[in-house]
Amino acid sequence: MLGTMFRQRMPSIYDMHACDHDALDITNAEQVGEVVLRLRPQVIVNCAAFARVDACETSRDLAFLVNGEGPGILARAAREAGAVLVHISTDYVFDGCKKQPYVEDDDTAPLSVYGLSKLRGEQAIRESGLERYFIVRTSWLYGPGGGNFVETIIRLAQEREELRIVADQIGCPTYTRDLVLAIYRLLDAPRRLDPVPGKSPYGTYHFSDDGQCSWFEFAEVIVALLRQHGSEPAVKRILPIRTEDYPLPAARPSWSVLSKAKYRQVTGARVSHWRESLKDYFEARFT
Ligand SMILES: NC(=O)C1=CN([C@@H]2O[C@H](COP(=O)(O)OP(=O)(O)OC[C@H]3O[C@@H](n4cnc5c(N)ncnc54)[C@H](OP(=O)(O)O)[C@@H]3O)[C@@H](O)[C@H]2O)C=CC1
Ligand SMILES: Cc1cn([C@H]2C[C@H](O)[C@@H](COP(=O)(O)OP(=O)(O)O[C@H]3O[C@@H](C)C(=O)[C@@H](O)[C@H]3O)O2)c(=O)[nH]c1=O
Repeated sequence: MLGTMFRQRMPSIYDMHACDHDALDITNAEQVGEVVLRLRPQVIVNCAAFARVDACETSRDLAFLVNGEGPGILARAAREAGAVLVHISTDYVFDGCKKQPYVEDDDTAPLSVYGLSKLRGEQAIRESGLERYFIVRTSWLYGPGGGNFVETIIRLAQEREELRIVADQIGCPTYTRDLVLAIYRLLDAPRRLDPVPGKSPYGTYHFSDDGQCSWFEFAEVIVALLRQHGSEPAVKRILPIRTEDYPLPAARPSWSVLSKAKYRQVTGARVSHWRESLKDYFEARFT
């Protein structure tokens, strides 16, 4: 999903080479070395992951290989090539107990194999000896080109009269368009900040859209927008439920809003509210 948006939105000042899974397996060090040698990139953006949260519980080894080891392989290749690495991580590295926006230095405590494997990936990058990296933790992504909660709700609203959605998990949705733009702004930051002693812009950042909501509120707004765009979905009721009433293999944090203070400070950029961005997504999707 995120890779699709990079193809669509990365500014044309970048001469971009997109590699899909067939062209580049991030767990294959030899292949990664060959591709990096051939393309000689200045920046490597890793959108690859095993991101099916529940499937990670049963395919643990694959999760740790792709999400845990792959980023380390890319980081070592980036170090050898003198490239910057951008890596995407997740709010699911937190346990959700804080109930205040999480900052980059907060203690991590993943509740799921997915969250733990993504944390291992972050650690592999930090331990690789690569200095110029951005690890960008984000949350609740949606956009074109892949499965996500917005598309699931659009489908279910057309199939069912009643939706039951958890109302006790709070986070923040993020349109992939906004994340791509945020990454572009972070990549631009070194040009402005590098000469300031002791102010390296590289490191870990949090980025999501602004505001917060539960999955239930998110679903309500999705269905309202669906109606505004002329659809007459089958759904008549959306019921708020508790997490224990919707049992899944992987535990999710009950609170995972990310603080954007560091991102705002370094880039000076405004962050769109999730409601605004969701409207933009519907405009783009239905027109
Ligand atoms: N989706 C979300 O809500 C969130 C996602 N993230 C992170 O954002 C990033 C992008 O997520 P998203 O776009 O949703 O993920 P998707 O699942 O949509 O895409 C992941 C891509 O990675 C590919 N892939 C899997 N294994 C490998 C491998 N070994 N080598 C190369 N490619 C591989 C997949 O290919 P194939 O299908 O062929 O296996 C797929 O194309 C991930 O790092 C994810 O952890 C963070 C927060 C929220
Ligand atoms: C479809 C559906 C989901 N839910 C709940 C289940 C879950 O608690 C919550 C979210 O559902 P999903 O399983 O679609 O979302 P999930 O896969 O947990 O989404 C996560 O993906 C990974 C990749 C991330 O990194 C996270 O930031 C986050 O976006 O909504 C309902 O309550 N009712 C429903 O009908």
